[in-house]
Amino acid sequence: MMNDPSTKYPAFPQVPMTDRQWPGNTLTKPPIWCSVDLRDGNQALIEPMGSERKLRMFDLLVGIGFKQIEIGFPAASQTDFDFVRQLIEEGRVPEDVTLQVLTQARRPLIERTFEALKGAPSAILHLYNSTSELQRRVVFGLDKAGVKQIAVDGAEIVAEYAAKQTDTRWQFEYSPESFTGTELPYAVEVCDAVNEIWQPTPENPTILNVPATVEMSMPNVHADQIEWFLKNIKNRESVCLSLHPHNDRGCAVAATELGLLAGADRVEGTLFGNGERTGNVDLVTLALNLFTQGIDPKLDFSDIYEVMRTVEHCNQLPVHPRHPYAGELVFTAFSGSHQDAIKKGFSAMRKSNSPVWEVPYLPIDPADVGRSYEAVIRVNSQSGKGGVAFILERDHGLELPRRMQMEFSQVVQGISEETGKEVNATTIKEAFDQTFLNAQLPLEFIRHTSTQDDDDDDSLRTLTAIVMINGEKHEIKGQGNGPIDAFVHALKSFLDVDFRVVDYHQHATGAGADAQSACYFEIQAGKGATRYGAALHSNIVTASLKAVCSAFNRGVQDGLLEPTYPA
Ligand SMILES: CC(=O)SCCNC(=O)CCNC(=O)[C@H](O)C(C)(C)COP(=O)(O)OP(=O)(O)OC[C@H]1O[C@@H](n2cnc3c(N)ncnc32)[C@H](O)[C@@H]1OP(=O)(O)O
Ligand SMILES: CC(C)C(=O)C(=O)O
Ligand SMILES: [Mg+2]
Repeated sequence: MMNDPSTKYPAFPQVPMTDRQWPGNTLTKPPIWCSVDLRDGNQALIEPMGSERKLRMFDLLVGIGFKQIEIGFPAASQTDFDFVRQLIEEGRVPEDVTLQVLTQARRPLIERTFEALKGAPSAILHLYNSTSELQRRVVFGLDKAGVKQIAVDGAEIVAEYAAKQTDTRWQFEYSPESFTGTELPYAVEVCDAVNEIWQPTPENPTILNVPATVEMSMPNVHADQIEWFLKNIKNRESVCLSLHPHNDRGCAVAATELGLLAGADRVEGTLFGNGERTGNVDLVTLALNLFTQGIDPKLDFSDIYEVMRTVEHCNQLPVHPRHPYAGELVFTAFSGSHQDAIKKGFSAMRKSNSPVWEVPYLPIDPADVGRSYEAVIRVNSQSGKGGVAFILERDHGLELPRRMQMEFSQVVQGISEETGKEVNATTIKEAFDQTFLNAQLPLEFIRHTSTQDDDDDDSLRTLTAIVMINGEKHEIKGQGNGPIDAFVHALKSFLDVDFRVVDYHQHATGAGADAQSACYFEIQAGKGATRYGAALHSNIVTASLKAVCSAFNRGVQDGLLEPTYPA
């Protein structure tokens, strides 16, 4: 039994607003993206990245299309410092990409940070200090004025060093760290004070980054905080409002989306949400959420596996198999009704001319993220006819009639229950062959020797066929209104057994010299149960007669038909 939380965890207060606009807004364009994988993500790793992994991550981020990349905290360690130098000195930063670095608001650290950036054509200098009531009290032991002074001093030092390093195009960023625990009027006051020093312009705005250093409330409250902040900050037109959500409550993506509705311009986050504790907001999910709402996110995740593999290598952390859009299992349906619906969805998409993606249970076309359809349907004991039929059709071009799908799915279900495992495509085809194509006892079709119009009746034909019955060759003869009907009559009279054909389907498989006819017959024993049979052959009549034999044998094997064999 858990303790009563009501005293220990007071509810987060609402933002006093009555005229909030964000609920009525819509997202129409992507934000400015900034990856902080190499800083916030890196500082949270069990084993932070060395130079090789940092370079791989950097190249990946550039390849995806990030134009702003926070590459480290150069004053914190020689590794971080050297990495900044390496990128600059080796000319590894594309012209349209801006490096961003983080520093505390302390002179020696700021000085070292500027030193690291020497020679960079452009850079974002990111200054932070914590402003929340808790951190003021517990960490800094300072009042509001004291903490604001840290920010102001830091901003002045930054401006001072930037003025000396004029060959770099600077943009400044300030974060009131722990913004979500900061009184909103005070957060605005500190940010205004920083901007008093930096004097931003609409052409070169200050990035005000308001982090959910710890996610403390529901996403709607976060959105209120953003809207309130933007309504009250001075010179809004000279501010680029940036979000930096963490995921402590598991709502970082939602908080970011609502924050964007509330007017934010920019988002800092990481690939797959690596970062302190439960991570930073996941930029992959955010970008692909936009994509699936028809908005080009301007980030390229068309090869999501490659992105995932590289990130797993760099972070030495796995991406969860159910991670949105990317995980190993997200384009896989195990359960029967899902498989059935997906199969029907694909089929409807093929027939339709509409470009609109409409496949049940698949919010994105796997191909858009470089995933194939292969993993879409997998079959286990929870699967139904849809999944089995999908695999037979996709991999072998076999379009089973609906009732036959039901019949055969029982066979596959049996295999799955017996083995307790997933049944793969090869096993499904083997089971199909075993059940239908190889069902050759007691009756095996060899060939039909002749069909001829009956002289007495225009509509009747006579067919002679050679069959093996329990391993012995026999010639049988029958009459009917076509070769199949004649063959059925021949069997019925030769083996003294009662059955009739109740369903018949045929289609072509393969093309050219490999083309075959696939035939499916359902026969009914007397007035009783039915069984399907199937056969493949280059000749459509042969395929049909073999399929009749297949259904007949299954009826005999299951005790539905009791033939009288020739002595
Ligand atoms: C939410 C975030 O992700 S913030 C970024 C966090 N990232 C990191 O910390 C990784 C890199 N940092 C480091 O390696 C170290 O903190 C260093 C090298 C930068 C500095 O190390 P230290 O000098 O030992 O300082 P440390 O970070 O422990 O803080 C010491 C002092 O700085 C103060 N301080 C902390 N943050 C800031 C800040 N942003 N601005 C100004 N002062 C600060 C603290 O209050 C403390 O003051 P005190 O000594 O008077 O009590
Ligand atoms: C340094 C700041 C932006 C940060 O990482 C945070 O508050 O989470
Ligand atoms: Mg952070």
